[in-house]
Amino acid sequence: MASSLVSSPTSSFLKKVAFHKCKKQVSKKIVSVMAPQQSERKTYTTGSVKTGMTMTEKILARASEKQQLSPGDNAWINVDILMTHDVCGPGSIGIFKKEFGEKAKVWDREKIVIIPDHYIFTSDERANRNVDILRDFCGEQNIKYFYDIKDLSNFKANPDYKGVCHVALAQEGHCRPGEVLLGTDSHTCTAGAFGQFATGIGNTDAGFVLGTGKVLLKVPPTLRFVMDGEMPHYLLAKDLILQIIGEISVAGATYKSMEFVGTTVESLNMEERMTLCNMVVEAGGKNGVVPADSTTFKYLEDKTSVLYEPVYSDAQASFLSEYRFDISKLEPLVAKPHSPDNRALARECKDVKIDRVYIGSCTGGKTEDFLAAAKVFLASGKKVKVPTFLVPATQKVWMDIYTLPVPGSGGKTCSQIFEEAGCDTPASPSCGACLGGPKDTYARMNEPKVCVSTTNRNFPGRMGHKEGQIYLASPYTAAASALTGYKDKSLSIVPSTSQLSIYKCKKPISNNISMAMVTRQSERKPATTGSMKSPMTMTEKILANGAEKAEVKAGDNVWVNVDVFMINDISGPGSIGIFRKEFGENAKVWDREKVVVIPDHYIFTSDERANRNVDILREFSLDQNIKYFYDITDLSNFKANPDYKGVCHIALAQEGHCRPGEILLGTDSHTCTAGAFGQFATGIGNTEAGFVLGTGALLLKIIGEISVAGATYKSMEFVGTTIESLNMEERMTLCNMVIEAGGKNGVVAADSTTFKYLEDKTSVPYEPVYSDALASFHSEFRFDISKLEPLVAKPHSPDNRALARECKDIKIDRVYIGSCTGGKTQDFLAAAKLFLASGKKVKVPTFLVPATQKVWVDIYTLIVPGSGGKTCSQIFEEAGCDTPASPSCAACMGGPKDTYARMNEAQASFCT
Ligand SMILES: CC(C)[C@H](C(=O)O)[C@@H](O)C(=O)O
Repeated sequence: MASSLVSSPTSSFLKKVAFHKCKKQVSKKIVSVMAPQQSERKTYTTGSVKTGMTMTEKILARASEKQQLSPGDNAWINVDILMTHDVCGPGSIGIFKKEFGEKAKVWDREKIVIIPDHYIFTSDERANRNVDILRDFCGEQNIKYFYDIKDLSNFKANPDYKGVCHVALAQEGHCRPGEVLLGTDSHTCTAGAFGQFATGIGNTDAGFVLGTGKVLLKVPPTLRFVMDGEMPHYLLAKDLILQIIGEISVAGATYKSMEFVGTTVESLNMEERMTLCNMVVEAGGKNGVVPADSTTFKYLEDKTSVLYEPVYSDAQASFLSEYRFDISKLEPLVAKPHSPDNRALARECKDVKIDRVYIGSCTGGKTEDFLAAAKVFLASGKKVKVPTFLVPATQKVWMDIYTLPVPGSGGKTCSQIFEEAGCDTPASPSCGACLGGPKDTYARMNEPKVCVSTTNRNFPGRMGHKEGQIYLASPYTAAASALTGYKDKSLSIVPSTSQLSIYKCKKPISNNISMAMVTRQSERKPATTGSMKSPMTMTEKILANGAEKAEVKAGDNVWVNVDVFMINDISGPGSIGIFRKEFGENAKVWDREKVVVIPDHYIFTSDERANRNVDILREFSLDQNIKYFYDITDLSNFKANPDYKGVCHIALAQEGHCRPGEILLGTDSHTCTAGAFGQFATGIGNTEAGFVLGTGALLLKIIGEISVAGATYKSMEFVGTTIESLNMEERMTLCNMVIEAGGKNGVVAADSTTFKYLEDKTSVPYEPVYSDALASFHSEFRFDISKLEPLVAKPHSPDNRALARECKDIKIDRVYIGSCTGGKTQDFLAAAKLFLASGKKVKVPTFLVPATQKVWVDIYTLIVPGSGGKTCSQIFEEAGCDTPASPSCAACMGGPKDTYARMNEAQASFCT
């Protein structure tokens, strides 16, 4: 029977069932421009075929003379180009001399590029001295590419001088597809625009590279950003990267490669691709990369005679995550003070009073950036209302500003248009005030001003004054901001959009960047330690207590004492086997009162191996005199088994084994469910389980930043008024699925709801712990739940999120309500309320599998509120659902062939 659950039935289902109706008008999309994140791709199977690799993996494999490299591998990489500048060059040279000797020669004088660019047009003696050190070194080493500056009073008198290193590297042909380019600057990632591996390194590494041409690198996993759709004429690459950073946060890509693909990316010119890659470091990215194509080859034509060989990601390459964007829906963005991920729509900032505009830097001081700004000024015909500083990145950009005619201007150059608009005269090319610089740096923010800037960072003090406020924006937005009319002496960042045709949005656009995700806070800095004990998160505190230590910090490995240890029929026999092998056939478990044995997975089946597993648990529990063994002996009638519970995670809670502040481990990944009680709860493997059975202790790495998928090896702490309003079972649902994001554990602070739930369930004294106010969190995500709509995760991944109503055309064959996630009493009450409100019959087989005996009993006895005394079971019967089954994990994970409600045919099912 194939019917469409969410189609016409469901639209009407949403309309007619008042109970389920969304109160407010909500945005049409989950994320207006972010298409659903694709599921993590599974690693391509190795075998006789070579494993698929991403571009980054391939470039590094080739540079390390290896056939194959995977994320996490460490490899010695042969470097094609090493770049250094006036800020880090002297330090790197110092290390090179110290390690290789005063007279040592660099590994290859033609592969080192030295570019003074940061603190150039200043009378600061130490800054000038740095350039002298570079000069001495280049002379001594006969470095082929040294872009020197001698006469600081007139940059034009220095034919060798270029300006901002990242732009100069490209213009001088040092960026080539497939190569490895390293630089002592975090924005070295810019060169990824050329389809190469480019990243910033520290002075110590650079000193080593100077001597050897090699570096030891860990291969990063790759995040893939697919950007499709025609780019609206008011957008620039800066908006794309601000969107991405806003979405994934400043830590979102830590030690990851960011690969940019899609039709939008293909349509970008080289400078725009450079903008995209330039800011990957602002998301923590190791490198950014755009596949080389005809645009790349054309750009390179007159720039290099070095042969290069582009590489591309294999079709079977494994990406950590894939993000898809429909760029046609994007609006101009800014990053508000004081973090590059503090994303907002430009027009949301219309009441921000600004004092100045800055167009420059490796991010926004390229020829295309000035052309973009000039187009806005030209279209407006007006004058800027605030000082507008223009700092070309390089001499070439400066020259372009003075010579290239701006399209549609009747032959005017940028410089003419800027003059007519009342901007400051373009300054000498350098990094300028992007990073503050010495006091006399042109356009440095020496007072606390508010600046709209095309640069890359907006941390406090970045452009000079620590109270300055920097709004990062595209050259369009920056120029438009400069023109915006004063209103009560205030200046809005974005002009009334009708003012500038270039800036006008063609289509109606959604109001929100993200519907439910209102902001994503920047990574919090670790609180300073001192004589004080370090502030800790809940998880850290629980583990510190468990390890009998005053404090622990992320990354520490500590032995923790386990409070409760749970095994079930799937992994219990394996764990028992290991325990016996390691501790001896006659060994006793460390504490018979702390081990909880719960058969729950494959119970109501005639499968012999499944039944045998339960027998093993029974023999073991008897032999060890395990206090909490929830046995099932009569498989034909679960009610005849008073000890039997059902799904372990729910049983653990119902039987009072979940207690605030404790450490609960289990041989099941959903053991994290118990985090709902404000405890540390996580799943472990059989080997560790065997060890825990024998010792009650486990070596754990304190949750820290270990990269990989969304929350891999991270603790997920849930707080906020919405969470406080949830009952215990709902909190359990929340914690239950942290493992689906790769989380190590989930945790909800214990409160009166927790204590009340526990009242009649345990007499064990427990001591809740809470995160310190100053605890350091890896990231903080904020949600306005009032804006959320019902969601589903479509096949075949729990992160394949969609609005339920977006699936209205999906034909479904069945519905399944059950499991440790959605088979609790509250889950059945919720379903019953819906059936009750509708009064209709189900259109597809609807299977109900209570998690435990207690849930089963609740279904048959608890009165559904507002039903005039009906139980869930009555309502389910009236709605035509299947009779509630025996409690167990059942078909949640398939199970033996005869498992109730197992999907034995290819069907589409909605499951809880
Ligand atoms: C000076 C240099 C080390 C620094 C960097 O690496 O990023 C600078 O270029 C910056 O933009 O902050």
